[in-house]
Amino acid sequence: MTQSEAGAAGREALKSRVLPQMAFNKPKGTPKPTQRISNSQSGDMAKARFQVEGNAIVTGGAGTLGLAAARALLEHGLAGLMIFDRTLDQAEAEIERLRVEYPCASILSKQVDITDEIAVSEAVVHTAELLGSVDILLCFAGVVGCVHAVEMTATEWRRTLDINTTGSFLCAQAVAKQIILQGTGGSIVFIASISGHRVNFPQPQVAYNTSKAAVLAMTNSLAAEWARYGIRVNSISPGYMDTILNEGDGIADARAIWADRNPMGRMGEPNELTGLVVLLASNAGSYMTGTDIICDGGQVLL
Ligand SMILES: NC(=O)c1ccc[n+]([C@@H]2O[C@H](COP(=O)([O-])OP(=O)(O)OC[C@H]3O[C@@H](n4cnc5c(N)ncnc54)[C@H](O)[C@@H]3O)[C@@H](O)[C@H]2O)c1
Ligand SMILES: OC[C@@H](O)C(O)[C@H](O)CO
Repeated sequence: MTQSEAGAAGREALKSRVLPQMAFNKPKGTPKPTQRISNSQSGDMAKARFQVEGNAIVTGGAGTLGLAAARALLEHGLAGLMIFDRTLDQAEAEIERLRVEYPCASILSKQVDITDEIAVSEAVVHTAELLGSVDILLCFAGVVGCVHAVEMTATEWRRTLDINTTGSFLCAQAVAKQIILQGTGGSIVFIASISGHRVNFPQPQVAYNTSKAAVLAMTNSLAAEWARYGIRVNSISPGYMDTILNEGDGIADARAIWADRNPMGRMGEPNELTGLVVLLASNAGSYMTGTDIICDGGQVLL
């Protein structure tokens, strides 16, 4: 079969995946979590609340924050992991290390550009076939660019919104379709930013800030639309984290300014987001949807 025939066959298969009738009346109520915890019960029950069940897709999983989050899900019991990233090369060694550390989990990776609607759709279906289900989506894939607004080209503007906002939407849409077909419910976590809440200083990045503010609005909208399917949709807004994203041209001076304007006096470490990821992906977050959690050492305060 040629590549284009395979693509056409894939598209036909996707079309035949008929979703249940979409009804826009008020839902009757989503299922409550199966277990309740009383104070008298042991710590094991509390631990069980933070157990991560099922399989997850992590976009941008070859990047610093995505990889740290993927590892945290595995630490908390994730059965299957699929990493989507447009470039996997630099992360191959880390992904192999995860396979050694978590031999009971299925750990897969796939080169996917999240702005490609068909590729995303097919990759999600393929992941469900390989792992048995898709239950969790973490949308870490993203880009940042520091460009003065008056110098911004339409191409640069569109690229940032295309990846950070539209790409995140396409992944969420494809995963939601899969979860609705499964009838299992699930959890979607977007990565917004403090840049979606306030203007950054000193770097000019209007496209990035706009793309992340849109992610916050998307979180609310999808949470309201998909609660009836048991799909929770939340976001995390990191402040300045010490990753390669913040090592681009002209950023060195900015890093010192960010730390100086931070009440805790420093940037965040990648692992300092992972507790939130586990909270939102596990049953511990079972009554949380449409929420954004800021994790920034108090940056937004100053
Ligand atoms: N680092 C920070 O300070 C910070 C703060 C707030 C929000 N965030 C957000 O967190 C996320 C992860 O950031 P990071 O610091 O780990 O950066 P990173 O550059 O290490 O990771 C981003 C990953 O996204 C991937 N990616 C980019 N475009 C893609 C596309 N079209 N398709 C598939 N994959 C694509 C990259 O290849 C990379 O692996 C981003 O969305 C970023 O905006 C980061
Ligand atoms: O606001 C913090 C981040 O979104 C991001 O790392 C920064 O704005 C990049 O310049």
